[in-house]
Amino acid sequence: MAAIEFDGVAKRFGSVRALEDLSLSVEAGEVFGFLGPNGAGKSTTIDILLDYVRPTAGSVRVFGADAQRETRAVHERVGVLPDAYHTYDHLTARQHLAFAVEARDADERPLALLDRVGLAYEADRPVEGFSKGMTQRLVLAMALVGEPDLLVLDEPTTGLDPNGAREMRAVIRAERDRGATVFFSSHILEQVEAVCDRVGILSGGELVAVDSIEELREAVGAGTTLTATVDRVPTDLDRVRALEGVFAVSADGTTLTVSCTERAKKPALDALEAAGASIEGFETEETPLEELFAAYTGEA
Ligand SMILES: Nc1ncnc2c1ncn2[C@@H]1O[C@H](COP(=O)(O)OP(=O)(O)OP(=O)(O)O)[C@@H](O)[C@H]1O
Repeated sequence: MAAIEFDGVAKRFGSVRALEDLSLSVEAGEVFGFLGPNGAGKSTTIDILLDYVRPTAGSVRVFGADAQRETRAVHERVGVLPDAYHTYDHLTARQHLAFAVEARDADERPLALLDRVGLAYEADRPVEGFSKGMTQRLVLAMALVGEPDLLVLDEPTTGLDPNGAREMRAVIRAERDRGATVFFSSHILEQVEAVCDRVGILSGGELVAVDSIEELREAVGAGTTLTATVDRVPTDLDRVRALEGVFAVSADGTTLTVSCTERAKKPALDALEAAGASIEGFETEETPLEELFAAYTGEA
C-alpha cells in the first residue's frame, strides 16, 4: 500500500500559486526526499499532508486515510518535525519527551530517545537556553515517540552542525530499517542523496521530476567523468567514442578521460580493454548535485 498519495493537489494563497496539480505516490517503507528551491512549495505540501492547510483542489491519503476528513487517524500514525515548532521554556528536554510519550500512550524511555538524537547529556536542562540545533534534535526525538509508521520531516538538517546532520541521517536509516516510511523536505542535496530511495523535485509549485538520484542523473544526461590509467593507449579509441552514452574521450600520456553517462561507465571500460588496453586503475567523478538540481529547476 502507498504510505502517501497526493492526487491533483493544488494550493493558492490569494494570487500566489503555491502548488499546482501535485500527484505523487510514496510507497510504504520508502525514504522519500522532497527537494526544491526556496518558495517551491515544500512546506505547503507538508502542511496539506498534515491538514494544517487546506488545499484549493485535490486530496491526500495517508495509509489510505483521507488527510482532511480522517485527520486524527492520520496523525496517530505520523511523527512530525515541523517547519516551525513550539517548546516550553521552563521544561527540561526529558519532561518534553515524557509528555510526548504520555500523549502517544507509548512506553519509551525519554532518555533513550534523547540519546538517539545526541541530547542525553542535556536531558535535565530547561530548554530555554537551547540553541536552534539542540531544539531541532529535541523535536526530532519527540517525533520518534511511539514508533510512527510515517515520519514527516520538514528541512530536518537545517540548523544542525555536521555531527547533527550525520546523526539525523543515522536516525532516518534506523527508522527505515524498522519499517517506517520517511518523507522529508530539503534543499541540501547531499543529505538527500545520502539517505533517499527516491526524490521528488518541486519547482515553482510543480513537481518536475520523481526518481532515484541515479536515474535523474541519467535522464538529464548529466554524467560521469571516468579517468582510467592504462598500460598503453589503444590506437583506435573510436569504438569507445561510438558507445551509447559516451560524449568524449581524450588521452594524456597513459591517462584516458571519458565523459559518459553513469550507465556507459562499464561498457566504456570493457571497450577500452577490448581495444587492447590493460586498465591499471580508474576513478569516476559524478556531476555535482548542484548542476543536476539546476538542470531540473532552472536555477543557476
Ligand atoms: N500563508 C501563506 N500566505 C501567502 N503565501 C504563502 C503562504 N504560505 C506559503 N506561501 C507562498 O507559497 C509559496 C510556497 O511556499 P512554501 O513555504 O511552501 O515553499 P518551500 O518550498 O517550503 O520554501 P522554503 O524552502 O523557503 O521553506 C511561496 O511563494 C510562499 O510565499
